[in-house]
Amino acid sequence: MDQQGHGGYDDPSTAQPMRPIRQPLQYHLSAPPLPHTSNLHPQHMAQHAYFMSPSLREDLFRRNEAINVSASSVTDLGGTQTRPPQPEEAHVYKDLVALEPDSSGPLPYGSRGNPVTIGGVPTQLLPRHLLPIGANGLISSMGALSQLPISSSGGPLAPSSALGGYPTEVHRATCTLDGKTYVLRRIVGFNLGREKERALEGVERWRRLRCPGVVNVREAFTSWRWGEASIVFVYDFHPLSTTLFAEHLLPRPPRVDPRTGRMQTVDMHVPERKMWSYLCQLASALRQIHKLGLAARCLELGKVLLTGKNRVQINCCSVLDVLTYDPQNPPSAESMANHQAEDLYKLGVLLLCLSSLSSTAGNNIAQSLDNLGRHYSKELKDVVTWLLQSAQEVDRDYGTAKDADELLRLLGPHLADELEASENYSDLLEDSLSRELENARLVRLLCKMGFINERPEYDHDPNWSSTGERYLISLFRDYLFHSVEEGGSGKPVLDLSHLLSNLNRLDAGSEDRIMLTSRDEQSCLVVSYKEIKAAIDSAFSDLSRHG
Ligand SMILES: Nc1ncnc2c1ncn2[C@@H]1O[C@H](COP(=O)(O)OP(=O)(O)OP(=O)(O)O)[C@@H](O)[C@H]1O
Repeated sequence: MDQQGHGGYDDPSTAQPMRPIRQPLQYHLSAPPLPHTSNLHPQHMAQHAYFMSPSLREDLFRRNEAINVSASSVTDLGGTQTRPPQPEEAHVYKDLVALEPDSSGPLPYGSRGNPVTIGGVPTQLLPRHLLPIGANGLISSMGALSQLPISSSGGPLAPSSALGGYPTEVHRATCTLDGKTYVLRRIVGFNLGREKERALEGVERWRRLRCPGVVNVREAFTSWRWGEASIVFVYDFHPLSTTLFAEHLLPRPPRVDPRTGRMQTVDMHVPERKMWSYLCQLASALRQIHKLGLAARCLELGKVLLTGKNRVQINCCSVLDVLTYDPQNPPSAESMANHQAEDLYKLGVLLLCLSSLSSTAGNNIAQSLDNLGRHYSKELKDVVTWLLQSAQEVDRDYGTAKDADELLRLLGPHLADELEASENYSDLLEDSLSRELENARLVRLLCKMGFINERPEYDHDPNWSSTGERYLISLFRDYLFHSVEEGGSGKPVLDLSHLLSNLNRLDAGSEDRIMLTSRDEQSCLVVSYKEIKAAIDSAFSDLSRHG
């Protein structure tokens, strides 16, 4: 089997060819972790300077893998296939893969496309009562699970409170028009009807919103592909994302303390810095949404996605606008203002839920605020109180309006912290990107040399004979790849930094000179990188002319 696990085998009991079993990438092989920077051997130093950090590499690999993982791999990993067949395509989308857990089989995959993990433990290894089926809470027993209606993807249909109580299904799918991966959110059994078709115009307005704090809405369409009336909303797919609910409210199994070797419960407390960061990001997103005359309407822990390191985005925008559309009473400026005020209130409740690690914290505001005051600063408590107050109370207490602009003014210094953190992170990413940029250049150079060297048609070309002008290219190739240790041991030199620094000097056409020795050690040439570069360029352009 190859490294990516694309190999397959036959089951001896049935002699039936089995589907290839997909193995996770062996990240440690593709990106060996380097020693700590301060201990780096000079040879590793060059390596370190040319490649992005192993953790970032692994993160990006995993995300790509989550995009590419196929429906068959999902069932393979779970063991028995329990999901009823999905429609193969819907509208212009194909290869549908359910992103929600299956009620009866092992819970295979989350949106991450990898086995769902809670606190790093694959959900297959956790008791079922600890598994999420929705943002509203945990279903605590198999009995409760079996009472829920079953979706076409085989999972229980938990009505989503954030989406007006309508049951929804979430699928990952590939668009046949642009080949990109999207998320299809199907509102099960919802018949929009002809008289409400204008509701879909609202989705067009969301399409125009480009905001880093909102999961992009692509389109919405009605469909009978699932054998019943449905409406499907299409969003950008964020591989490896999870919801704030899953991240902070799902209990995590105890972990082994590496120092004592004892099992320890995991501290779920959300640090204050993180609370401010979420608050700043969501407040800026609301400001953008409200500026466009829209309202998020679904701001709950289960509908805020954590899409990257500390990066939050509001999910499921536009759904409620369509589902609650009333042709007799179309949305007005007044109804929108109410929804916008509600967004701010819901943001306050969301913070209360995070602070008390309970999805029902909004049921007893006074007690939850009290609790928040005990664990967080007065400043944070004041902002949350502001969010939970009515517009009249804010006017009375602060003499200001209660809207998203005013909220951003309140957040002032914390927005600056957020900006700083985001700039630091973007510097870090840019640095990693520039390292890999160098590598692309070196790969091109290696490809060029690969095209030139050892071509059979050059076998009798006098230019490549030991007296010819291109002979130095093959000597240089030997110098790069086939050097052996001095002293007659014959041990091959596998020094990546030797290769990288020589290729760089070659690419730059440096005047530095090196000595190239023939394999029989009977002749040697002292040449500059500039001369070798010129020889390679000329050989390559000769080759291109004949190509
Ligand atoms: N745009 C997206 N990109 C990637 N994953 C997504 C996206 N939208 C949803 N998901 C994932 O799909 C899964 C189900 O999403 P959903 O919004 O239904 O959450 P939920 O926890 O089931 O909430 P609820 O009970 O309110 O329906 C979650 O794991 C979520 O991370």
